Amino acid sequence: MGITEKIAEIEREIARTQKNKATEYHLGLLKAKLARYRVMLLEPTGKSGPKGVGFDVVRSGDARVALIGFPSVGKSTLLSKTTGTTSEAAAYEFTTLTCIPGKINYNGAQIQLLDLPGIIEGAAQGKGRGRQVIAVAKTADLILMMLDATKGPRQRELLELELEAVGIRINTHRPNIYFKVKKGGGISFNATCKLTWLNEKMVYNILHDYKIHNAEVLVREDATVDQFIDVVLGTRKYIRCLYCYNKIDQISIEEVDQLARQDHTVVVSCESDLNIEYLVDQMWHYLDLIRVYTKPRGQAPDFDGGLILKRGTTVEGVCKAIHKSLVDEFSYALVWGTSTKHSPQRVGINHVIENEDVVQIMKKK
Ligand SMILES: Nc1nc2c(ncn2[C@@H]2O[C@H](COP(=O)(O)OP(=O)(O)OP(=O)(O)O)[C@@H](O)[C@H]2O)c(=O)[nH]1
Ligand SMILES: [K+]
Ligand SMILES: [Mg+2]
Repeated sequence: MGITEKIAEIEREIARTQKNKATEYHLGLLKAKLARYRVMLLEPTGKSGPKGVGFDVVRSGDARVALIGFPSVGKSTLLSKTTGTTSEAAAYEFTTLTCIPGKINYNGAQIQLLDLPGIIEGAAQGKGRGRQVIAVAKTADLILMMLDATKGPRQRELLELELEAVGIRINTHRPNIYFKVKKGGGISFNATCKLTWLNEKMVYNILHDYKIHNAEVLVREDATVDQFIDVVLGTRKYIRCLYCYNKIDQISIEEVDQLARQDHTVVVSCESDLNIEYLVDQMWHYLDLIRVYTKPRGQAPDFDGGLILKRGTTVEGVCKAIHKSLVDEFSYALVWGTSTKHSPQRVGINHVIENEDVVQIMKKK
């Protein structure tokens, strides 16, 4: 039996198994097996997997956004509209066959927007160019899921399932579970809160299925079985996702209003040029970037330039953004701005900086 059939079989078994106290451990095991097979499917061990010609686009700019959607929803039309690059758009499906990068300049940042082929149901199993498209999506800082406003909610559900199946977790955080494989000592299981779904036996069963017999597990939130499996696999990608409904020129105002009220959602019409600026603005917000100004010793801060960095970046990240070798030469930094109590404040390399901070790096003598 091939892996795809095994996956299908487990999915069928999960679907027909009633969820109750008596079956919860069995279901937990099935989920662990399913996750394991899916990983095998995505990372073929041989060299026979799809090569992905035209998909290895060099990363450039301050952040990367991947356009994911079914064929002919308007992905290429959006790329041509928002970047200086033209990507062929047409009324037939699969017009785009490779990854086409464009560049958006916004708020002084350069955002790399990637146009991709449309994906179809079963993409995670390798249908169409699904695997290559998904591999690119995993490298993105933000997924822009493009949807056709004239079609129903099913398209969005299907795409979410495809992303889920390949280990992408959208608009959620990494579960707060400490997990470490050990050389000996068996499995130690502890929790800092009341647990609804996990317990020692469940965790032991799942780890056993993964042939892990020595590990430390500390659960710090009321996590589900699926979340625990995510942590054990350790390869999940947590990426933010913005839903973009295109072609609103084709539906009524009432329908537009309803779509626009959904979470993480922007409605646009690429062809009629409706709401495109707002979409770019939302992309910027979802990327969660900050600007930091550097100040050379004895000079004014560089308010015209500055660095674009991810929120949560430390002084170490600032050093790396300036020059690789600066981390080794680092002595301390002076910081002016909202991340410090007084300005300037002397900080170490692990200090987390904030938007609009001014940073002066002092090298070792
Ligand atoms: N009515 C309407 N049509 C649009 C809009 N945006 C794009 N289209 C049309 O939708 C069709 C598909 O557009 P593409 O940009 O090629 O779509 P795609 O998602 O890149 O398609 P593939 O590359 O084949 O996956 C084209 O005929 C576009 O002219 C829009 O806002 N409104
Ligand atoms: K098309
Ligand atoms: Mg296209």
